[in-house]
Amino acid sequence: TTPCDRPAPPTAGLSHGQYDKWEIDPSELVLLEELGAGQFGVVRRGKWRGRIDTAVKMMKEGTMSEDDFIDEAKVMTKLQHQNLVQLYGVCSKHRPIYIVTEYMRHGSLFNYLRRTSPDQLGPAVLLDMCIQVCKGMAYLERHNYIHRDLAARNCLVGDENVVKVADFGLARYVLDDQYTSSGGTKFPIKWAPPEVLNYTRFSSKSDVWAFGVLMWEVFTCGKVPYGRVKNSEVAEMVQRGMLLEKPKGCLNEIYNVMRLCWRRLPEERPSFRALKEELAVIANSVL
Ligand SMILES: CN1CCN(C(=O)c2ccc(Nc3nc(-c4cccc(NC(=O)c5ccc(C(C)(C)C)cc5)c4)cn4ccnc34)cc2)CC1
Repeated sequence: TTPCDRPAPPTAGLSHGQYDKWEIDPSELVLLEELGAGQFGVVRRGKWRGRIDTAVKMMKEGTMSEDDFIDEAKVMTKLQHQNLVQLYGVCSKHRPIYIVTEYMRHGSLFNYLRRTSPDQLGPAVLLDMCIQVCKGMAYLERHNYIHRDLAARNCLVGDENVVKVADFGLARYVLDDQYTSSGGTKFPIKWAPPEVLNYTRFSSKSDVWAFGVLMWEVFTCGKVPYGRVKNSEVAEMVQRGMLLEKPKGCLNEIYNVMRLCWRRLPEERPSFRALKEELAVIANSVL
């Protein structure tokens, strides 16, 4: 039950007996146009209870460990922050299962950066986008929740350049070992620090490394890190201490923050909490 002093989470009121709070009744969901396809299959826009815009991931069979995910969904629905894409719930009484989240109208940050003209994305806007991602990640860090695949492709854009972090923690349930093992073709090598490349040791500090790469993606308006260099070569370069170059037109103060995120030792990287303060100082002073 929801204590009356706390605003009921969007998933509240679902307990009509046959449904748990994080379970969504598919009869209350109308599926609309396709938004794209990802690691798990098709994603469509949906209307929940006639009025709530949602994004519905329809999980292709065999792509994720469903029971483990459904267990975790309870925890994920409790993670609520203005810079996290809210998980409303799951439809798990049928196959494929649906993951239902809030809808973000402008799609992934990666595509938004590449398709929006540079004059609309001045340094102040770009820095604000990084600060929003940092706030969402600082919330996850406070809740000891590791993302494991933070990148511009896994952040989403709403109206007025609102940016939210999506799919936090979902990587743990992917069954495709091309994605899960660091030697696999789909493993996000270009966002991984040395301790993940060598020992797949994920932590909030490995998310911080990925955040540094996300900042580079933002300030290059959606360039691919290390260009067309193959994943195996990037792993080599990162091990040797080679770092991404300063994006054209990027302030030194901002590039220095990226460098802090790419410290070889995880304990030498700042927390998201510290990064949030650092970025706020830059936003207030130089921009
Ligand atoms: C003017 N433009 C026209 C084109 N356009 C769109 O078509 C467009 C508009 C809105 C979109 N919104 C969303 N799109 C998605 C979406 C769409 C396709 C694929 C995916 N992602 C996935 O399927 C996915 C992501 C990550 C992962 C792992 C576990 C590996 C981390 C696995 C699977 C998400 C999720 N959303 C959650 C909230 N809002 C959205 C997506 C696309 C953007 C606007």
